[in-house]
Amino acid sequence: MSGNDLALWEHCINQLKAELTSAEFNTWILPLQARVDGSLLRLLAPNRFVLDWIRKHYADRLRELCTRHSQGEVSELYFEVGEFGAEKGQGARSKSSVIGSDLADRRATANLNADFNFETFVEGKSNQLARAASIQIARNPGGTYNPLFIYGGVGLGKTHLMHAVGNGILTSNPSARVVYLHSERFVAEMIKALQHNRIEEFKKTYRSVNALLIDDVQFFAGKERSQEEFFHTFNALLESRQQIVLSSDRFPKEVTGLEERLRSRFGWGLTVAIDPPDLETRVAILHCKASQLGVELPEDVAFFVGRCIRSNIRELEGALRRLVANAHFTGKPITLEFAKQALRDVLIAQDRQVSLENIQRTVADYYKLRTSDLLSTKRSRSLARPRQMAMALAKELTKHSLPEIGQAFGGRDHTTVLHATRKIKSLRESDATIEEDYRSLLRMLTL
Ligand SMILES: Nc1ncnc2c1ncn2[C@@H]1O[C@H](COP(=O)(O)OP(=O)(O)OP(=O)(O)O)[C@@H](O)[C@H]1O
Repeated sequence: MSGNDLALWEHCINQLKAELTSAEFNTWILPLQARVDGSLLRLLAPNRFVLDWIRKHYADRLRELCTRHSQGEVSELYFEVGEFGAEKGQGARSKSSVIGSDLADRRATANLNADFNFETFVEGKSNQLARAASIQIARNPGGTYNPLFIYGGVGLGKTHLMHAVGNGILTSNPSARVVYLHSERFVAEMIKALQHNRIEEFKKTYRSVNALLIDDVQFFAGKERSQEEFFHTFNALLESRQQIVLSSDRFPKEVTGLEERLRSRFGWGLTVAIDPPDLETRVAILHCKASQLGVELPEDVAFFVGRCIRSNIRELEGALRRLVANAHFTGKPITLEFAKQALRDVLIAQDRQVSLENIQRTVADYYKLRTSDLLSTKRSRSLARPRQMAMALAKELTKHSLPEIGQAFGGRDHTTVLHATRKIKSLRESDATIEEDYRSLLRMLTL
């Protein structure tokens, strides 16, 4: 199944979950396995009874959802009794256990949150590679990218993506053994196993999974016994071509307090960064989260909130929840004025974070210049580009107007600032170095 196929089935499941009672959903929809073959959605039911019921009651709705979501590409359904895992010889589950189990149970066992899937993950420049790699892995676990190492600042979607990988693997192969775990929990479980003389069982458990997803591996720092155990688990899984996905707040080589052999292994597969999202992505995420909350967010409010909260999606979400709760409480509509009022303390805190002086200093340091050079009237290219970069960042990261920014950059005109932001925007698309510089600076200023 490709990432799109996964997304298609996830979409159908999520939609039906909203439409059916949980008993109906758990009984009829969850036991199904799906796969897309060309324009055909193949659905496997665990037995004839479920199959007949699905055909009679849900086939039309499923076809409709598929057709709409795939924009007509997948428009036919095919039903049969069976199990994909069994076909591939992977999941030797008996039929009775198939009937008794469902995807929700499997997700719970794997510690996966069903809401963190690829459908609810908004794509942007800042997460494009990480998302693409994750989709690839969900489609082909244990394949080329092993381990996948996702790194990035706090609240930028690492955990969401890891869950999406786990959910994706389970959706296409419900018999896969997937485990998501925070590294601290791995440590705690190992200690408990040691205390209760069950370390052999612990080893066996983790070394027999098909996908192990460990979040925030920087917390392994300084915990030598856990690192040792994890090292062996890691090797065993890699040798048997099972998938490992790791996350951290920094690049593998920069995770301090880890043994060198572990650090270097973390970088063996594919390492991908998630950067702070740009304004457009923040706005798209806000719309996505708002629709999950059943709220329509006016465009000007989405842009306003997106401009205010720049570096952390968890905070962006928090602000949105607060807005929605406030509106609910007071019975008022969510207008721009309302949002300004409701979020005023968040704004004050954010304003304090990135000042124009801070941007100027950071950009000057980055390009090894003096701040006074950025503010001077000198127009050499070696100064003009960093100056434009600083202005563009000032526009992105502060709420100052164009004239105010111009003023702060040696009394320049607002059209100069406008030109700078446009220039940097187009250069970011055509020049990889500028894009890299911009992202690095954004990270430095917002983390
Ligand atoms: N691209 C995205 N689209 C939609 N939601 C997102 C996206 N990125 C992050 N989020 C949301 O932001 C919140 C925080 O994300 P997440 O917990 O995955 O961050 P994290 O990088 O793991 O943070 P931490 O370093 O604190 O563990 C979650 O609710 C997640 O759904």
